[in-house]
Amino acid sequence: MSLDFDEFVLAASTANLSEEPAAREYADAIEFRMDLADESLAALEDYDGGLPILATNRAAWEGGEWDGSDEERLEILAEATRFDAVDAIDIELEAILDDEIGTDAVLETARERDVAIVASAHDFEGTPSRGEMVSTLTEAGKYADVAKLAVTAESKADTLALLSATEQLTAHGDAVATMAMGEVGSHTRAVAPVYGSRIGYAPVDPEAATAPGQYDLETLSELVGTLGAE
Ligand SMILES: O=C1C[C@@](O)(C(=O)O)C[C@@H](O)[C@@H]1O
Repeated sequence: MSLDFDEFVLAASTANLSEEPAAREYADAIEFRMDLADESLAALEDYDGGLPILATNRAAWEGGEWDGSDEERLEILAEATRFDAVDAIDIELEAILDDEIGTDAVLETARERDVAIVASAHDFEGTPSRGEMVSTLTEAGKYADVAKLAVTAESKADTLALLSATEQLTAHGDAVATMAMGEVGSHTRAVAPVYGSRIGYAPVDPEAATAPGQYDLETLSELVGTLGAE
């Protein structure tokens, strides 16, 4: 697998894999938002780009646009792992912890195919306490190669709490990816990598942001390049 997340990965988020050439100059990977794409498996079949893919098929209940069953959603994600270009998949921690959803099969398929797993949690309402963020990331890390948490910052104190949790877990040797959504949190996308965050997300097309407060790809690449990543 070429995406092992030992170092910071800048992922260009898109629903359209034909944008890969525009991303290549700045990104390390493509985050393919399958939930936002039409015929996502056919698009993977046709993909001939050079950047490795992190496949995400985000449920509507976690801020995405997949509004069918979780069973089908995870089946499609598992199918995505058979493409050589797919080096990583993103699975919601909440799905992993929900016995009724059942993520064992997709997790096992990914492992068998040497595809990395990102276990993610999102808070679109606010920022949990520092302790809660540390627990969520620690829990996510039990199932995944990278534990990811995106929160919504409403104050500078929220952003500091997120960065502090990031620093603590990184110092402990855990692989985490963190970011604060929203305007107040934007700068964390550039700064969190300094504290160890392993993944940054930015849209190739600034008009097609996949989360509030994202920088465009070129800007985030320059900012992280200037500030440096762990
Ligand atoms: O979960 C994440 C992080 C994200 O929400 C962000 O805030 O950059 C963007 C999403 O595309 C990705 O799946």
